[in-house]
Amino acid sequence: MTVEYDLIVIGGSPVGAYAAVAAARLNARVALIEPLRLQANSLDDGAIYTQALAQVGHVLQQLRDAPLLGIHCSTTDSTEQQQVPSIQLAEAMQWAHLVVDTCSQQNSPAILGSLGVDVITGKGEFCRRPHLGFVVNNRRLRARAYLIATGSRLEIPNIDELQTISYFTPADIWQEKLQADKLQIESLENNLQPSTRLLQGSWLIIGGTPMGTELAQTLARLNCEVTLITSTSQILPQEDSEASHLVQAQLEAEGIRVLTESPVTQVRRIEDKIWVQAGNQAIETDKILLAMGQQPNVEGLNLEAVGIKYTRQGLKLNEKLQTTNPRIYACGDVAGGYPFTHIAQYEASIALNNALFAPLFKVDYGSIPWAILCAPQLARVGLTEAQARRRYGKDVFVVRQYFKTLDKAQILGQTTGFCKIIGRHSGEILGASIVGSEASELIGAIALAIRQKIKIKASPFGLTSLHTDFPHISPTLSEIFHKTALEWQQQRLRQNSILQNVLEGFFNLRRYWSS
Ligand SMILES: Cc1cc2nc3c(=O)[nH]c(=O)nc-3n(C[C@H](O)[C@H](O)[C@H](O)COP(=O)(O)OP(=O)(O)OC[C@H]3O[C@@H](n4cnc5c(N)ncnc54)[C@H](O)[C@@H]3O)c2cc1C
Ligand SMILES: NC(=O)c1ccc[n+]([C@@H]2O[C@H](COP(=O)([O-])OP(=O)(O)OC[C@H]3O[C@@H](n4cnc5c(N)ncnc54)[C@H](O)[C@@H]3O)[C@@H](O)[C@H]2O)c1
Repeated sequence: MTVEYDLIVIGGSPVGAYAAVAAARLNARVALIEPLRLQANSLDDGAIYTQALAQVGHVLQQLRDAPLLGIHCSTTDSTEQQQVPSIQLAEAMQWAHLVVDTCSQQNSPAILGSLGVDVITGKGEFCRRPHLGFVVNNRRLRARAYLIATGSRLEIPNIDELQTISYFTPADIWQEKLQADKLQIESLENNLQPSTRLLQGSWLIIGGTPMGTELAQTLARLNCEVTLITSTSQILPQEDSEASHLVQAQLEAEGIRVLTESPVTQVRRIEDKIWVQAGNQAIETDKILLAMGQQPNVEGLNLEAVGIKYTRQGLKLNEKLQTTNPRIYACGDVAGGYPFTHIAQYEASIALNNALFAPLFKVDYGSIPWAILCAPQLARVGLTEAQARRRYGKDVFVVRQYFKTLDKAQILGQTTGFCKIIGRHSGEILGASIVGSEASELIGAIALAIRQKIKIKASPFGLTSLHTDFPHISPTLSEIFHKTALEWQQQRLRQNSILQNVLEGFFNLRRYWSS
């Protein structure tokens, strides 16, 4: 019996659209199902909004730092006081809208349709009888394979009286209507724009997640008073502790109060303020942003009927990204893994090839980098030092170099940070953490080295085949690799007394014969 489609993709985010287009380009027949109207300028495109507004904060910070370089804004009055850069959030939002609009054009239904994707707007569910299918808008669609890409949403934590107050989440913080509701702007006599209100008063962010950390810095740079709270002993608990402590120090240097090991157990509205019990401290705030863990969007899909198992963290998948029903695959945040767009896209590619051809391809996260896009950025690939030591014991080396040793970092005035590479004594690279300017761009080089199994290895005279004899343009930030490899070479030499003696003897001899 024939089926209409080779693949049905459920969920029309940029990742779902990416999978659908990739399938259509291979001449597969593909449908993309999304409950919301796929449109340009969707505020749901949280990632681009958040980064666009982070860029506004970044430029504002550069303006504040400009006098260090001898750049001063001209003053308009005779008092010659230094002008403080200000922010018009409504205008900044307009600019962010424009960015999102342009970025999301490529996923418009018209473009997807022209590429051969059947875009279906509606919310549907799986059916088992008489055959496996997906019912949407009273139509029963059938495909050889299905890809679930329905994403995740914030898991509302169990905090006493949380439901009695209004709070923000990373996905809705910039939505103006919601802001107006949440800030209780009900009277017309209140002539402040919601956007302006958003930047007034204090913010308390619960959750040291990548999103919580990035938004803490953006809000602080947009002149808000910010407290970031986490129940763990460090923010970004999955990251190398040295790296996340450096990020924390930077946030604190910018005026953000960071409270670790302070689980929030209770919130309460008292008059126009919110009181929060965090650990043994009571804190007063105007607004709360919840930035904790996510839960998968699985409701209403009738997954149980088609044998798909899931937990509160996500769908149960094998390495080929098959759910417990082998014809149904999944990718992205619904799987509960690392919540990043490029990882979702990587998973979409693997799932797609398995679904369209044969289930042969497996995911390998060992060489996939990711980054927390605060300033300085924190980027990682592979294992942290702690993970490597747990797995390989003493067969682990660690080398690091600091951004302050780079001419380029000095020129940019961005000297905070380091590059830390973790490997085995055989020279195999296990992972790296980079904190610093453009870390998200730099990490790609190490990810490629891990993917291509390129080792940091030494010749008998201590010359590393990777990086020390591979010149980088100067001055650039990528010189950090050259310097880290030199550090590794030095470390090896210091540990090898035989080689040190041989070298000393060699040079003694050469000096003797030269005289
Ligand atoms: C505010 C914010 C900022 C972020 N910033 C970054 C960043 O800078 N870099 C980065 O890499 N990642 C970032 N992320 C994470 C990134 O957005 C996600 O990892 C990525 O979007 C995952 O894609 P997805 O398709 O799995 O899920 P989503 O993007 O959540 O998309 C799921 C889609 O499925 C649809 N859907 C839901 N239920 C159903 C259903 N029953 N049937 C059909 N369709 C359904 C939804 O409408 C949506 O279109 C950010 C996330 C947020 C919220
Ligand atoms: N760098 C990262 O954080 C990172 C990187 C890659 C993947 N992930 C993935 O992201 C997902 C989410 O993981 P997570 O650890 O960020 O989510 P989580 O819910 O476990 O924790 C989120 C943060 O919120 C804090 N928190 C939770 N409840 C709190 C409370 N009541 N009071 C104060 N703080 C509270 C935690 O201490 C933590 O800092 C996981 O699947 C994880 O594998 C995270």
